[in-house]
Amino acid sequence: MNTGVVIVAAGSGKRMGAERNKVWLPLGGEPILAHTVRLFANHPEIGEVVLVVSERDHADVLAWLRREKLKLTVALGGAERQDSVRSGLAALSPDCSYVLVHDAARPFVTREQISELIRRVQREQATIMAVPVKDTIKVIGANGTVQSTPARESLWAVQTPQAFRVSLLREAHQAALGAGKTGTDDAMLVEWLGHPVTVMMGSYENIKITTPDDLWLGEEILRRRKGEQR
Ligand SMILES: Nc1ccn([C@@H]2O[C@H](COP(=O)(O)OP(=O)(O)OP(=O)(O)O)[C@@H](O)[C@H]2O)c(=O)n1
Ligand SMILES: C[C@](O)(CO)[C@H](O)COP(=O)(O)O
Repeated sequence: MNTGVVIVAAGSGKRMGAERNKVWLPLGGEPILAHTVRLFANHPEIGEVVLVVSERDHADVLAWLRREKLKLTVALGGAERQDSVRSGLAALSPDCSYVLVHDAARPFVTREQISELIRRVQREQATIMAVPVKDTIKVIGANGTVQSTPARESLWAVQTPQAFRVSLLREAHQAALGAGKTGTDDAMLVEWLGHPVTVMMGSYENIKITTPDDLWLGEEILRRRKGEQR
């Protein structure tokens, strides 16, 4: 039973304020993309890697993969993250039964978490990583005032990778496309089918590098991990 990963890297990175897609920004001296791709490409339980990139980055990514001697499938992304994932799913080989969908902008997921997620998805069909929120969350209205305060006990911040049976995720993407609906993660699309999605404890270190402050936090995580390996 082959398990693949779709790594989405076709975003713009506008919240980072950088000229170029943020996945090229250096983290510990190499591009963010390098950390994320290597983790999955070297994982013994991942049978195939599909990297989804923008047209703008396509040539640079191919050149970078050649330099790194990495052989993986490259697909072209779309305007929304959901379009990029759909393109990645289409590029998976027919013998791929399970897929992990992962943001290139999350370089700190661990090998062990990937293994645990693969074990769980084979039982549960749709499993995501998440952590309980630490802050009190409020719903703020358009006029800038507080509308409500949801009970914190039931609020979790969702991460990637998110793991699915391939046929289920393809069905969810087709249904969302047909209905003209856009979700901010893949689990939402599966939830819309009425299919249960289970949750595995993630980690607070599995940050998405989104704004400049995430970059220095990322450097700190990397430095500490390197220190632990010594
Ligand atoms: N059309 C898109 C939009 C996003 N992504 C990917 O989805 C992940 C999560 O998105 P986000 O952090 O929002 O990345 P960006 O779109 O790059 O950032 P921003 O929202 O600041 O523009 C990233 O790895 C990004 O490359 C993608 O492949 N295709
Ligand atoms: C999928 C995700 O990383 C889960 O937290 C997140 O929803 C991606 O959102 P973005 O707006 O594309 O960064």
